[in-house]
Amino acid sequence: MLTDRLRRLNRYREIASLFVKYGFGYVLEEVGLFHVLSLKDRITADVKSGNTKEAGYRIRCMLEELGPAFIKLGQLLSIRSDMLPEEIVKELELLQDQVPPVPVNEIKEKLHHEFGRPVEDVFRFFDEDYVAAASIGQVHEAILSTGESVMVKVQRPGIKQTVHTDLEILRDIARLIEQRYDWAQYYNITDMVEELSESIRRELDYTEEARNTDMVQMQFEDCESIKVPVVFHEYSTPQILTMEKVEGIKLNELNTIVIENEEKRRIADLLVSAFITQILKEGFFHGDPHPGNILYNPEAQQLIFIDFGQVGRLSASLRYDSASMMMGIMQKDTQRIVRSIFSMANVPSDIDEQHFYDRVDGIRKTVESSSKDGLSLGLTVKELFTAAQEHRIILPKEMTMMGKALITIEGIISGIDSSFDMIEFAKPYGEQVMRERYDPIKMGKRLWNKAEDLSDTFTNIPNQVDKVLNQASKGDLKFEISLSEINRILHKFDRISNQVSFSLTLLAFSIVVLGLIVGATFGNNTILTSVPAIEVGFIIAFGMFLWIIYSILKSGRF
Ligand SMILES: Nc1ncnc2c1ncn2[C@@H]1O[C@H](COP(=O)(O)OP(=O)(O)OP(=O)(O)O)[C@@H](O)[C@H]1O
Repeated sequence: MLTDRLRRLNRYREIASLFVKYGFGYVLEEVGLFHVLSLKDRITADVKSGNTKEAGYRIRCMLEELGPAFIKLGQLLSIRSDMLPEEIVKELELLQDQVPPVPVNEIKEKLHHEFGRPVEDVFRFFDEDYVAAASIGQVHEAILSTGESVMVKVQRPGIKQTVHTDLEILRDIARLIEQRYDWAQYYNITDMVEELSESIRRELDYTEEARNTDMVQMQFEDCESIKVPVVFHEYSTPQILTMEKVEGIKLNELNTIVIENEEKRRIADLLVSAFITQILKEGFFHGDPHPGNILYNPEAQQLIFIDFGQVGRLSASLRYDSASMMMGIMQKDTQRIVRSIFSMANVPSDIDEQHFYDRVDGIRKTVESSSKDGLSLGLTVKELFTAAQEHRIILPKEMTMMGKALITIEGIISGIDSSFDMIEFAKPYGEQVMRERYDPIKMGKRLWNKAEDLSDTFTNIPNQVDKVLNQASKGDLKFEISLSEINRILHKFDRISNQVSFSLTLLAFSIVVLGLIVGATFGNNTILTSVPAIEVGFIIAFGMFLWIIYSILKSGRF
């Protein structure tokens, strides 16, 4: 316990001094963490810099030096171009996770510990030279006793503990920042850190990566042109991942060999169809499709995907919304694009819908007129998500991951075959998802599920109302509404009173009151059993009626 606290305190100091070293000392000062610094660090503490490019560079250096948890955090944040300035995103994309290798004897010890027997007993051959040394794992080549060539990814010793401690500290810092800054509260950065921590924790569990690899393998089991390495589960643990060794040239090294144009087109074709299938058909896609994670085997004419540490999952409705948004872009239908964004995201109640529509329309037209060699789907999606962010629309992280994956794939394609038209290629897939949505059997299923949800909600209403009234009768009823929430509610009322007539508002209130009465009657409520329910309801409704009249007169809107 004590060692845990000390470890945390030390790590706090290290993190604080790196904040200062890279010019972010003022953040520590503002959140009240300045006291953990030494006097020297305090004096060297920098002031705010208005230069985002330079700040981006400093952030990158700082994250690299802070270690794996922070590097992963930066890499995950690099897909949030909807939230962060472009210059900072560009720097985060450059984050290197090439760290010094772990000595082979430590790797062997780890394998011994995980398998419960020496490496020599597990593998016929284990190459002491590493293939890759990344922030979380180190990859070595090996041969199984059964003769298969494999790649063994071994987690760095102690990495789990380090990342765990760092994530705890990150959570504390996020909480402090949220207490201090309104914007941080608004964007709910503690939740954001929580979400990112969850992704990092998942990457630390190789069982999850093994499962993801299996899933994608199943997606393409009938497709000979696409390959995903087989996982050897009996040689894998949560910290060791043993996979079939695949042979091929990484797509970022494709220019080192001579290939015909026809073959290039085939690669582009395969890559786009694999991705569009994953996103729109399966709703399960490679979350980090950079060209180092995709290989091409010219002999087998196969495209190979590796590294499924990060994957994106789209629910059926998100798949539909994505397809609808893409179709909106392709068919120049602004209304459709706006509708699909509203459907997939969390939209603030006080949004200026017309302003957002105009912004989307502007993006659509600008992208269209500037793209002589064909529209860029990924860039348009990115611009749209940035506009959404400007309007405080919160998108699910899967959507931003999808946007980033599209841009990466388009980037790779333009390097292989610049004449390839991704939009034309994607169209039939989008149309298919849209058609499926209106398939009578699927619609019936969705309606049935909705009806089940509704019936649950209705049967729960009397109990819930009973509970609330019981609490009210005991004086235990508490309302917790934050200031920003009150503002939002007031905005919403404002919008409603602008849009619907006074009588409709009154009707809405009456329905609520009626709901209370019905709930109280069904639930044998303790307060209302002694008083005729209808009379209580009437008194409440009359009180509300007077209040509404008073408010409207006061606002001068009559
Ligand atoms: N199945 C495989 N066959 C051939 N080479 C592989 C295979 N798996 C990994 N490699 C090699 O190892 C490198 C690193 O593997 P991978 O991308 O899975 O690790 P990483 O995700 O970068 O590590 P970390 O999880 O620490 O970020 C790859 O770029 C590739 O060169």
